[in-house]
Amino acid sequence: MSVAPAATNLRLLHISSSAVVPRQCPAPSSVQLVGRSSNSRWFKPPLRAALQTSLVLREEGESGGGAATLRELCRGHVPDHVLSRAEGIGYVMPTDVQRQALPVLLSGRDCVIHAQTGSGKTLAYLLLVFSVVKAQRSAVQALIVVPTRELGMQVTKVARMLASKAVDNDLEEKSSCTVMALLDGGMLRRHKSWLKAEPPSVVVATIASLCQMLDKQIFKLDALEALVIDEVDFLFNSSKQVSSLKKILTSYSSSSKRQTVFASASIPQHKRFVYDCIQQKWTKRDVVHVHVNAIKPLPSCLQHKFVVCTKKQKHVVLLSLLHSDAPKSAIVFVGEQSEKSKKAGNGPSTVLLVDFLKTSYRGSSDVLLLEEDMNFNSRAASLSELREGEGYLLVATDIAARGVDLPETTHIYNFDLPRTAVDYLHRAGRTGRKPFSDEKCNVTSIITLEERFVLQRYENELMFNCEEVII
Ligand SMILES: Nc1ncnc2c1ncn2[C@@H]1O[C@H](COP(=O)(O)OP(=O)(O)OP(=O)(O)O)[C@@H](O)[C@H]1O
Repeated sequence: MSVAPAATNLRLLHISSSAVVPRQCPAPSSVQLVGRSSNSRWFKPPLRAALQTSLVLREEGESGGGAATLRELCRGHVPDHVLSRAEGIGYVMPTDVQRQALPVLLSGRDCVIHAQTGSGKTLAYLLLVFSVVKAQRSAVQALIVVPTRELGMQVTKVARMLASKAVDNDLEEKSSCTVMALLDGGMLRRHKSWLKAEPPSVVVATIASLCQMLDKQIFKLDALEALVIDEVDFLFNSSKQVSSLKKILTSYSSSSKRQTVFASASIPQHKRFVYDCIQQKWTKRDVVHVHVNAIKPLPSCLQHKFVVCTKKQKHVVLLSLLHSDAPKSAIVFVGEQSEKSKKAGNGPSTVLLVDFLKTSYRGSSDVLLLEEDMNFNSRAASLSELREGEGYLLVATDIAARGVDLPETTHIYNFDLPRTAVDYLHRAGRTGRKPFSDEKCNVTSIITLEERFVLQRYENELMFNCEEVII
């Protein structure tokens, strides 16, 4: 099957035994069939067989970009009022991942959406969700699973914005989809009565709260049309959540009766992951792995720097960087407090750093804190202050590193180096979140001499270069 020459350098690396590109949807304008993957010989027969039933759509290099608008991509699938709401928010042209993933998603295929941070994966799967749910059906038809309450609140807000209808009569009001946030720390009692009385069309949930409801059969997933697992690698990596996640994928609902979508900016050993999806029946056999910018896991607008100093000098070095950069909005990531420091009776390093900045930092931004140890209301208050305020200086642990969307953030500071390259990718990805902007954004790590080789390892793994800053 040959298709238009690639406007994008998109290469189809594995061909499915059933069809090269989902029949029900026009091939993405830039799909270029290159035949069976040359690297399938790397895999032992069972893995090779499994992979050959899946599709990998991969965009290598800058895309020429099709001219189709989001409305044109979604026509006939997504309700008109949802597309009008999206255009009203400013979502007119699709980002690369939306241009590549939507034809696959809207064809009904299971999909692994693998694309850079800040590239618009959320809108891609929400448009799929609104293409399958029917407001008139009184049942949960779409479930979006997220790792944190903060990300859940953010996804719910966008979903409700897209779902809301311009009400010109009562009938209209009743027919718009309802979206429920079932998140850790929420009032589950209130949710129970809501779920029983009039089940919402869409549920956005964290795993613990969701399983609490499913175990008690407060609601079921029999009518599920779409299951989305956002930040999928994080959830599979979490020892506390992975068994519940697998129950959701295989016992509370079946991949044969629903469309399954996984999304993340990082899917380590993604070929192995797709193989496991098929073998474990988390998805159907013809799952499509949409991998955008496979060669550049980090957004190209990011500029990476580092400063070498001793641990004792870190606070002063950060202050000096803040005064010289004068960031409008910045996030300072701090590592978790060590057990040794806790045993020594020291206060949390986050709180100590906030106190230091409040007394020493001369910038205009408020200094705010976001970390796991805070109660949910304080965490929500911090986030809403961030979104309303002019500029901000947020001190946070890695709870703010996954999915949280603060597009005005221009500077990221690693006060403590992240533990893994994946953590580096997600922390850095809290900036550079304006898909069509060329604005350069900064990621600066404050490291000791002994940590230089660790940062070098991250540079090699994520293919970026870090420039030393001499203070
Ligand atoms: N088509 C679009 N046009 C303009 N802006 C968009 C479009 N799609 C998404 N955005 C904006 O891009 C930003 C990033 O989107 P989103 O949070 O979905 O990224 P993501 O890929 O999920 O990132 P992460 O991997 O960090 O979760 C958001 O501020 C969103 O409003």
